[in-house]
Parts: sequence; C-alpha cells; structure tokens
Amino acid sequence: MALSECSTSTASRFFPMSLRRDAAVLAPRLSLPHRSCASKVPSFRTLAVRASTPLLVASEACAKVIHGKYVSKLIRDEISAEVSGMKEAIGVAPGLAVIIVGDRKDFATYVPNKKKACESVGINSFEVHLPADSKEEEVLKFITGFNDDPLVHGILVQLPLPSHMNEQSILNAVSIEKDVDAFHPLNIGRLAMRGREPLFVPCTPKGCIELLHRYGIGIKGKRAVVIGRGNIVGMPAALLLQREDATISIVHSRTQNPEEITREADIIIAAVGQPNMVRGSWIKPGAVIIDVGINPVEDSKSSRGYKLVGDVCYEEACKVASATTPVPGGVGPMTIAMLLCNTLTSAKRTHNFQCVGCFRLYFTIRKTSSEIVQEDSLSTRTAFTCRCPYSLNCLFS
Ligand SMILES: NC(=O)C1=CN([C@@H]2O[C@H](COP(=O)(O)OP(=O)(O)OC[C@H]3O[C@@H](n4cnc5c(N)ncnc54)[C@H](OP(=O)(O)O)[C@@H]3O)[C@@H](O)[C@H]2O)C=CC1
Ligand SMILES: Nc1nc(=O)c2c([nH]1)NC[C@@H]1CN(c3ccc(C(=O)N[C@@H](CCC(=O)O)C(=O)O)cc3)C=[N+]21
Repeated sequence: MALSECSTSTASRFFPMSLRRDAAVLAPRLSLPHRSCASKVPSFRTLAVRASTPLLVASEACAKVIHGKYVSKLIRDEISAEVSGMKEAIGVAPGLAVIIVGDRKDFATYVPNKKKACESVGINSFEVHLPADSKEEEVLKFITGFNDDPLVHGILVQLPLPSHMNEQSILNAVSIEKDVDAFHPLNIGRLAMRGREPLFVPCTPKGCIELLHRYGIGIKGKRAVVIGRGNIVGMPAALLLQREDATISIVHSRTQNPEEITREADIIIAAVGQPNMVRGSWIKPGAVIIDVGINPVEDSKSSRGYKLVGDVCYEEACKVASATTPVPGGVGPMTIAMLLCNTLTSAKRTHNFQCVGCFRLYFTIRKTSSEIVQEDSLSTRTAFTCRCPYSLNCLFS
C-alpha cells in the first residue's frame, strides 16, 4: 500500500498492539496521541537553535534525526581542503563532466545543486545539455570527448535517458576510470565479489553507508532490509551492506510479505519511489531508517506546487525507530557529496596524489535522549577520529 499522506490517526490504525506498546517505551512522553511526531520536532529544534544548528536532535518522543544535509556539508569541507591541497601541490583541480539529455522537472534541482556543490569545493564542472530528441551517437560523441579530456576526472550521464536511447550502451561507453556514478558493470561486478575492489562505489548507497558510519551506527552482524532492487540504489546498497557484514534481505514489488520482512530489520534502507509506503507498523522498535525515496507530492501550500516526501512515513517512523533520515535533507545531499568524493578520488588516482594529514569526523548517537550534539563545538562530539571505518577504500583516498 502506498499512501502519499500518512497521518497519526492512520498510524494507530495500522499499529499492531505489541508494536504500539513498544513505541510507547520509545516515546514515553507522547502525551498527545493525535499530534504527529513530526510536529513535535520543532520544539526541540527551538531548544537547539539557542546553541547552534543541531547535528543530532535527540528527543524523548521521537527518533533521532540523521542530518544528511549537515554531514554532507562536513564532507564538502573535507573535500574542499583536499582539493586546495592538490591544487597547491601539483596545480591540478578535479573536473566533473555532466551530460544531460532532455528536460525533466527533477533535473531542475538536482543538476544545479551538483554544479553549485562542485563550485563550492573547487571542482571544475563541465556541462553538456542536449535536446530530448538527440541521437544516441551525439551522446556517445560527448562521452568519448570527455573520456579523452585530461581536465575531466569524472563523467556523469544524468538518468533517466529518453526512451529511444540505449542506456546500457551509453553507460558502458564511460571510461571505467572516470565512472564516478559507478554504474559500469565492471564496477558493480567488483562490488559484488569478495576480494575485489571497485574503482568507485555508487554515490547514493555510499552516502547511506557513510551516514551510518558518521553516526557510529554499527552494521556488522545486523539484520538489514533494503526495500527496492533498482540498479542505482537498492541493488548496490544491498551489496555494500553485505560488504559491511550485515545480513541482508531485499524486498521488491513481488515480495509476498514486505511488512513482516521489514519488521525484522535493525537497519532499513528504503529506495522504492513510493511515497510513504513504509508505515510505522513495518518498523521494528529501535530500528535505524535510511529513507532514500524522493517523491514529489502535490502541495498547494508550497511555492513549487509540490513537496518532497520519502518512501517512509516520517511521522510514524519517528515514533518507532531509534534514528531516521528526513526527506529532504537526508540522503539527497549525501548523494551529491559522494559524487564530489568520487571525482576527487578519480583525480587523485590519475595524478597519483596522496593527501597527507587529512581527517574525517565520525559521531556516535548519544545514548541519553536529553543530550544535544552541537555543530560548532568539538568537545560535544562523541567521536573525533582519523580512522576510516570503511570496509572498502577510505572515503576518497
Ligand atoms: N536520495 C537520492 O539521492 C536518490 C533518491 N532516489 C529515489 O529513490 C527512489 C528509488 O529510485 P530507483 O532505485 O532509481 O528506482 P527504481 O525504479 O530503479 O527501483 C524501484 C524499486 O522499488 C521496487 N518497488 C516499486 N514498488 C514497490 C512496492 N510497492 N513494493 C515493493 N517494492 C517496490 C521495484 O521493484 P521491482 O524491481 O520488482 O520492479 C524496484 O526494485 C525514488 O524515489 C528516487 O527518486 C534515487 C536516486 C538518488
Ligand atoms: N546518473 C545519475 N546519477 C544520480 O545520482 C542520479 C541520476 N542520474 N538521476 C536522478 C537521481 C536522483 N538524484 C538525486 C540526488 C540528490 C538529490 C537532492 O539533493 N535532494 C535534496 C532536495 C532538493 C530539493 O529540495 O529539490 C534533498 O533530498 O534534500 C535529489 C536527487 C540523483 N540521481
């Protein structure tokens, strides 16, 4: 069942009694059952604003919010420092080429966001925008040009392509050394195999895992359910979780009992493209949720005429999960940060450049609900480390 609206009252209809009891343990002070959990968040935000923007706002009533937007900013700062170091040391800046074919509404935000992000970290961006009725050969011609261009270290072909184009042959044409989206079958094949290292890891799944790492959420030995098995997110997310030693189930459109399977999970990654499909009753109390879905739903109050919602009903999830990503502000900005990461990795690899003295910040979720982790004070961070927890390569080395 996919509903674009999920209200608290529907939540209580769908909650089995046992889960409702558990949810109450997580939400001991949820004295107003008809008020949505999401609507409670601002009061904690208000509390945190006095100090600064919160990294993790822990509320007694709600799951902790995994702030992808904030973490992506930290990562961009790290990338920026490495790009400056690289420019200074060898006079080279990483370059990202983006090929867009046609005009889709969603390109209007994603594409400019990528360009802005490149500029903000010192990565050069090159863009080709072709009309929707272009020939496949034209796209291939630009790919060949970028493959041969030493100023370009990463090539991204914006998906989906118009239906008359063969996505497979276009993606296969991207040089594997510049495949920063990591959609080349060789990259995916290596990701799936033990003892093989892909040159790049797909951006969105990498962003999901990076969020778990940065928040100190253990993956090893955990039960993880990935909802969706698409080539861009679900399938590679499952492979990555497996590499991180989680035990994986994959739910798709033909799965018989998605709700039951999902309820087994300690970690849920939802990438289906169905607004609010995952309801509170699907979630094991205390589970961690990474909501990848970005679904526009009509909203007359918004200037755009629509708002973005995830695949998970946020306000219900808040009452049951221990931590969850919001939409927007969750995985989306991480995808862009990982694209920059992969572009930097590519440039470093091409020029055999190693960064010395770089560091990463990782956090752990606070155990006590009253604590608030602040953005600007290192002393309040529960972890500060140079250690890279990746089972793959380091984030961008
Ligand atoms: N945050 C980000 O950065 C990004 C977000 N997205 C978002 O992630 C979502 C998924 O995108 P993408 O992977 O490209 O989509 P795909 O269409 O490639 O995959 C969707 C998957 O969901 C499954 N599915 C669809 N409906 C149901 C259902 N009712 N029950 C169970 N499974 C279902 C499909 O199953 P089957 O295989 O059986 O057809 C398929 O495996 C979208 O909302 C997209 O906008 C995508 C990329 C980046
Ligand atoms: N070759 C290719 N690679 C991709 O990675 C790819 C793609 N094609 N096609 C489309 C999808 C979608 N995608 C998004 C990434 C970030 C946001 C993002 O930053 N979203 C903001 C919201 C921005 C807004 O408000 O509109 C957020 O979630 O906070 C959205 C969508 C990458 N994709």
